[in-house]
Amino acid sequence: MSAQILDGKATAAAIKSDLTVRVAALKEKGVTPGLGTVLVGDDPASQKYVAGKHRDCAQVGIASIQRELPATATQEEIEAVVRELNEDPSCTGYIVQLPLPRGIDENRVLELMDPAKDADGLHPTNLGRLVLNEPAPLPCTPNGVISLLRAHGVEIKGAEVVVVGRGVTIGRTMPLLLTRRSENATVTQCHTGTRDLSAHLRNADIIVAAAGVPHLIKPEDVKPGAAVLDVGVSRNAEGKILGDVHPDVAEVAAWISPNPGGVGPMTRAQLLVNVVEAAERAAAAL
Ligand SMILES: Nc1nc2c(c(=O)[nH]1)N[C@@H](CN(C=O)c1ccc(C(=O)N[C@@H](CCC(=O)O)C(=O)O)cc1)CN2
Repeated sequence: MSAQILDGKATAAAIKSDLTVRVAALKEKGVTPGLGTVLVGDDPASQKYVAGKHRDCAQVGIASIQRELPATATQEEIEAVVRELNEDPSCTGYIVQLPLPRGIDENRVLELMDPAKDADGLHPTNLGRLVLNEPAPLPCTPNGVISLLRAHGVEIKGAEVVVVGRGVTIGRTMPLLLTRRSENATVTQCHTGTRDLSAHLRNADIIVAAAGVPHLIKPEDVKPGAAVLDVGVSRNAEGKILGDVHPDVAEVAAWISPNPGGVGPMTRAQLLVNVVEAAERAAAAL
């Protein structure tokens, strides 16, 4: 058996095609959505992700606002850019690309953002709204995982889902999205303190692997017929991506997301969804 592909590139392309129509409608009403990005330092992966976000913006007609600071930027300098984007009327929503350089208090930067312009759904107010089941921009990677499963008809309702990892961009919020009534999954969150990871994995209908440990998930850990989403990104000496999922898992799973080409493009597409939804709210208030 070889798993079917959860094709993030194709699914993201379909989402972007829908957004192109919505952006055109907004422009007719005199509203041009604008995505801002704050990139600090010269991490090649972060540079690539931010460049991808602006390429996507160009494709759907969203304006791009790019702010770049050197790796030596101080907390105050970064916060000044955040304040500037909070005030900039051309910026509908923005993100601060994570991680920030060592020594910078990431939480303080995120808390300074205007929650109404938080395109990542990572501001404490928006995370609180998510917990309270109130409308909020949803964190992009977890929302991308759910869209990818839905687009391929993978049953989430009632599924036993194991999320591996507890980082802020996915692990922390993935269970919150999966346990909403609209998804109704049962979730087990595993992390470095989990005693017997394999035992949990073998019971899972869906595995979301976001540990950042190359090839952590082995074929013998996976229940035949499971859906496996590879979100982890490590790189070898040549810069090639190594996911959290061993390639041989494809022989056991029914569904697998490639990496690259799976959850990454979905993360970017969901970011644009958050920006367009914020612009639609603004247009409705005109
Ligand atoms: N502010 C944020 N920072 C980070 C987030 C986030 O959601 N918000 N998530 C990750 C990185 N990330 C988004 O910024 C991201 C990761 C991967 C991709 C992507 O398109 N990947 C491509 C491969 C690109 C490559 O070759 O390296 C793919 O999977 O096909 C986009 C965005 C951490 N930071």
